[in-house]
Amino acid sequence: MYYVIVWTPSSWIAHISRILLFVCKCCPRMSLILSVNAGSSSLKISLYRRTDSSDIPVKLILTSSISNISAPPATFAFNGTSEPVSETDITDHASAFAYFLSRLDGKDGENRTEIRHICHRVVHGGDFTTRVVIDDNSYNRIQSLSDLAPLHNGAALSVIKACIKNIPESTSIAYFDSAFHRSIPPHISTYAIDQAIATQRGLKKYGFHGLSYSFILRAVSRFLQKPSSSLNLIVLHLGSGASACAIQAGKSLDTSMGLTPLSGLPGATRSGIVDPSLIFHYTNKAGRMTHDPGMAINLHAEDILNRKSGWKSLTGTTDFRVITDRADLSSSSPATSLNGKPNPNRLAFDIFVDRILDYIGGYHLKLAGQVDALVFSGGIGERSKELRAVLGEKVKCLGYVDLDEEKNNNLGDGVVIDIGIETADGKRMLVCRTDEQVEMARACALDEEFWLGSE
Ligand SMILES: Nc1ncnc2c1ncn2[C@@H]1O[C@H](COP(=O)(O)OP(=O)(O)O)[C@@H](O)[C@H]1O
Ligand SMILES: CC(=O)OP(=O)(O)O
Ligand SMILES: [Mg+2]
Repeated sequence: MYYVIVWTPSSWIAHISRILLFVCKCCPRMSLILSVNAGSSSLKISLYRRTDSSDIPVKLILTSSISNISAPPATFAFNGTSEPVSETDITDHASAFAYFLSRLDGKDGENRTEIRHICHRVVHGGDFTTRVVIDDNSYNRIQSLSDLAPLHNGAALSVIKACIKNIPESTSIAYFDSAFHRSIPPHISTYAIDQAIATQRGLKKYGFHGLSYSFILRAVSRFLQKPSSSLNLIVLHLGSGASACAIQAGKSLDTSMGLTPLSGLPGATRSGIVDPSLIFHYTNKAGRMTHDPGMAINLHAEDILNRKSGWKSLTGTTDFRVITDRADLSSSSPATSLNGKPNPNRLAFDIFVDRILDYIGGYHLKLAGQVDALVFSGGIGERSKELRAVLGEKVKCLGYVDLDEEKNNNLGDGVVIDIGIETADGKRMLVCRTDEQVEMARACALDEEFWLGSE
């Protein structure tokens, strides 16, 4: 019996490229790390080269961000320069990533085959307490958590899928937002419900934005020259999704998001915390599931509170800068009017202030007043001098320093910026330009397991 091996040009090419990829994997030159951050309305991507320094383990090569994915048209930026995109080019996170890849290939010298590891921000990790390499098992576990992070996990998985298909020589690794909060003690993470059901179904507070909090903790520790293990902070991550975190001795003590990223503060399209009974009064079809495309998707409770609420429902825009510009903050009356009608932008702004104060006040007590700094971060926290000014005034009664108007208005460069007027004993007010991508890349670069054989 004879076997005839036919070397068609395409199988030959495939074979050679497989050998090349193997050589690449063992090659020290293949040291690029791609970090992908699938937020609810954005996709932020950064490319790094691993360095030999444990202090600065990665060097940024390029960065890209796609915003307004959930409120088209999206905006695409590559290395800080915005480029117009048509509404049909980017419709979701997968098409946003495809758009990025097409631009990456056009860039001189950097080729996707040099990417060794791809770090993916996955918001809900359930019981995962540390990063995990993507394989069938971990992919399925992340997928099974998608209902608990409806704006996030599915989007992240669509990008993971695209990476496996389009950058097959690299390893995809999931880094979880929820992992930072594993230190939250049971009396804070437990809901007062039947514990048999809670345990069986994993119904507890998980908390999110953990990659951001972890970055901020290290950055503030360096800035204040205090070990992170001795730092107590109240951190506000205010973006499309917004949350607060109480950090005690360098660990998450409490955070405002819960079982899902819906709880806590309102966001671009999210209601934040409401009376749990509200939904049954809002619609009598609250229990309908969305999975069947033929069903009334708009009426599903998750959909109403996650996608049809928040700033969008109150003001018609998800852009907090626009809301601030229209809020008429110079008027002292909260019920200030716009064309004779109550100003919905001012209402949205005041709601945000009110809910944030709930958490600052609560966390101040939980930390027994021992707070090193209040930290603003996220797209809104880093850019809204107006929100910082209002909050700064309100928290003065808790012993925070006065806000320095000039510093607050012009942050200048730097990762951490002190916006308070320094006093001997006042609690500090800081802004931190958070970076979830570098947080993942750094962890990946320092993880020896991922670089065996490359020294
Ligand atoms: N100057 C500004 N003032 C207030 N809000 C701003 C400003 N610039 C950007 N933002 C808001 O930041 C939010 C996006 O934050 P970001 O953290 O980047 O979002 P994501 O959650 O998608 O990662 C948007 O609501 C945007 O309107
Ligand atoms: C957890 C969360 O809400 O993330 P984002 O703000 O990126 O949507
Ligand atoms: Mg974000």
